[in-house]
Amino acid sequence: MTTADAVRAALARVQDPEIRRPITELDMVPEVSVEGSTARVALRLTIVGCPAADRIEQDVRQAVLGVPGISALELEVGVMTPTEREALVTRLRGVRRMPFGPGTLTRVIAITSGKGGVGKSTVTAELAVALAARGLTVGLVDADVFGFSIPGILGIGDAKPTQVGDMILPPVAHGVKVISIGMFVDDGTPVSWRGPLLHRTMQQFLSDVYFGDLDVLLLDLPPGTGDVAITLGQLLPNAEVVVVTTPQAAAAGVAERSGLVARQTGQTVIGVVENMTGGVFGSGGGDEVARRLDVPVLARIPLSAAVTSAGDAGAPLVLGSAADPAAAAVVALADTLAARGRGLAGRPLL
Ligand SMILES: Nc1ncnc2c1ncn2[C@@H]1O[C@H](COP(=O)(O)OP(=O)(O)OP(=O)(O)O)[C@@H](O)[C@H]1O
Repeated sequence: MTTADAVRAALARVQDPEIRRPITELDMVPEVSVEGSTARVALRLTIVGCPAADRIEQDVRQAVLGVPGISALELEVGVMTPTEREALVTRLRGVRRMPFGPGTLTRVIAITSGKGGVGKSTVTAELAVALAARGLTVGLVDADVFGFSIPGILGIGDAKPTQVGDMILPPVAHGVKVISIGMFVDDGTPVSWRGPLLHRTMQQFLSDVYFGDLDVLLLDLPPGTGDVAITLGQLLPNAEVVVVTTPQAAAAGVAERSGLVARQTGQTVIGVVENMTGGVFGSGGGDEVARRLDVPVLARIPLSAAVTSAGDAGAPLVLGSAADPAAAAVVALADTLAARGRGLAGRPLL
């Protein structure tokens, strides 16, 4: 390693105290050279009158003069051009911390199903409202890009998010902060986006939408094991996953697969919800999926005409008709999930 390399390595240990990243990664050090025992370093501060300037300068001096063979430092301090600053901001935005990724204090629960029409979105929306009614701060991401039905079920079908700068403020329905692709398409037609666009959209939903501090973030995934499930698996390996299925045994195989995909990404499948229990089309589906995934059945939500009318009216059943057996089952599910507490993610369940 040359002495100049050693100086660069020393500078890489100096952090910008505000941005909290090494100054070398922030393009703040455009030039380093060594002549004899004198180091020459150019330092570009992000803004004129940078409040951290003195501190950075001091840290740079200490780091450089600590390099063996260096006894003097010629430091040229300047300020980034607007173009350089813009490039830096863009780059920082790209690496902005995912607030709901590993290490988050928010419980992230993804709701998935093997196939469409099992009532996954309805269960997710009702569950979100039930959790909020318990006093929890709840966010809901409608990631079901092909059938974004959450806004309708929650009665905010026409709501549009407010944009402040590059921050998106989610509409609130019945105490739940909601964001949905449906809020970004005009004609309501199903979205036929492919992988990369979906990936970016999901990333944006999780980083640019300002949810604030949440106790629980629910995600309504599209049915099956497609791009969105895989993307969210990568972005949120810490998520817990609940698989919704109907009582029909025939649905068990596909429901199991969506649970297995989640597990492959490191997510923890915490249980199964059997929806539309008590109908004429069979029984045992929930138990079968739970057995295959080796997780408990967390709830059985009965088939109830009131569920459909509540969804159609945009008025959650758990608020309007709490005595309805389906509403009671959702409230019990909220209790069960809340009682499990945080910190199950990553831990194998017995
Ligand atoms: N427990 C229930 N009893 C009666 N009807 C129900 C029940 N759960 C859901 N439904 C109804 O079933 C239909 C499908 O529900 P929903 O849209 O939630 O399904 P989904 O699994 O999210 O479908 P997709 O993933 O295709 O959007 C809706 O009309 C909904 O009102």
